[in-house]
Amino acid sequence: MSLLPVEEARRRVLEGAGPVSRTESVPLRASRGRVLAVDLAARRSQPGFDASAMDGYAVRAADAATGSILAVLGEAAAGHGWEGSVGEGEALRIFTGAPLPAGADAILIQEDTEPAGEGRIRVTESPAPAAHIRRAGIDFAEGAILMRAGTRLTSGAVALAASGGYPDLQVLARPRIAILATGDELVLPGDALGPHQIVASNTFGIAALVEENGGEVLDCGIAPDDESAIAARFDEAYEAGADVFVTIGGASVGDHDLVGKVFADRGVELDFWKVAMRPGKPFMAGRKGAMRIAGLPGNPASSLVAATLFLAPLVRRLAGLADRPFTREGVLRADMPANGARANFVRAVFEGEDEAGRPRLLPLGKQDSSLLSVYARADGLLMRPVDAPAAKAGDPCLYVPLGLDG
Ligand SMILES: Nc1nc2c(c(=O)[nH]1)N[C@H]1C(S)=C(S)[C@@H](COP(=O)(O)OP(=O)(O)OC[C@H]3O[C@@H](n4cnc5c(N)ncnc54)[C@H](O)[C@@H]3O)O[C@H]1N2
Ligand code: MOO
Repeated sequence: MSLLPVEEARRRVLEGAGPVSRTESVPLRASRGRVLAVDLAARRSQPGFDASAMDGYAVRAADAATGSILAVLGEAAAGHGWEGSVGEGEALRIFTGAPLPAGADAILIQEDTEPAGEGRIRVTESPAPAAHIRRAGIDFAEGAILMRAGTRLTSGAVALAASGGYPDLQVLARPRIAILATGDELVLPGDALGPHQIVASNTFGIAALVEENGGEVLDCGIAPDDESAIAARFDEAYEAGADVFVTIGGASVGDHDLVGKVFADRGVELDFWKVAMRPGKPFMAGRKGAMRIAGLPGNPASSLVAATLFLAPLVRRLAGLADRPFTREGVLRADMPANGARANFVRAVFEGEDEAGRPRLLPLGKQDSSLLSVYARADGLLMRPVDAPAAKAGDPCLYVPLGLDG
């Protein structure tokens, strides 16, 4: 089977992938970063009454010419209105957020007054008509659509929902991503290692990536290199309604690489296997019914690179999150040799920026796909396209960010 170009593989993985149809209610405090499932109509108006925007006096503007003397009737503070009415030559002491009393039509700020004795004030600067009044509903009126379905809940959006009177919000459910590690050699971190065993580290990196991109992990654990064991976990994930079934390892051509065989046996429609990239070549994608399949290679860097390029954007789509640009612009910090027939995703660190603010990418020394110590240090994957000619330090390049806020 020929190797699929990376861009084509991404396009095919994302084809037809949209937000999951399940929704759930979450308390407002747990809603940050979630995606609204419904249009949100305000349950109240904000403010619910005409209010003062400043500390000062509620007055009738017509009576408050510079030099006028006004009799102060009483006081209104936020949360404590004043029931009477402001008449000719009268003022009410008022504080920011208090309701405007009847009769008054402007706020005279206290800086524009001076005491005139016996509970009276003198106006030193007359207020403009309707000065410093926040009208009822100026932020939003009851019934107004505050946010549309599909809005990602930022801190501002959470505050707006609170102000609109919502203690809970209906949001899209997180897509369920089942993750199965395969291999006789694998044990969980902290467990006793037999001879020739290693830790199943990939599961944890892939799970973190899934969660970073809005997914929920169904941990299917570790299956030995045994077709029926892998098939049993596949069936469990399918029956549990996983949106994506992710396998780690067993994706290559060895006698013990059984994932492809299990998929075929289980009626998975394989879309493609093997991408023209390094690391991560033996990535496979397909689907069975509504469940998508992502078969990641076992080598740690291969697994994480393939998941970053294909699984993360798929999870974002299913979660209703906006696509991220695949690559960003940087500049080379070192000369690079010509590249061959597979796009090369070189683990690199940032070393300063050029005048345009683009990061300078310095390739890390060792690029073997088993090296997590190198992968974890990398700020980005410097992309060397198929058949790219040699390049010089200072030349522009493209990279895939690896940081948490990338
Ligand atoms: N004759 C060929 N051999 C290989 C080819 C090839 O084209 N022809 N491709 C190589 C490439 S490229 C990769 S990448 C690997 C991928 O192989 P698999 O996906 O089958 O992975 P495994 O063989 O199961 O494991 C490879 C390596 O990774 C370790 N591993 C597996 N799972 C985990 C895990 N969950 N956490 C940490 N490490 C894991 C495993 O122990 C192996 O060392 O195939 C090449 N071979
Ligand atoms: O493509 Mo493999 O993923 O080079 O190590």
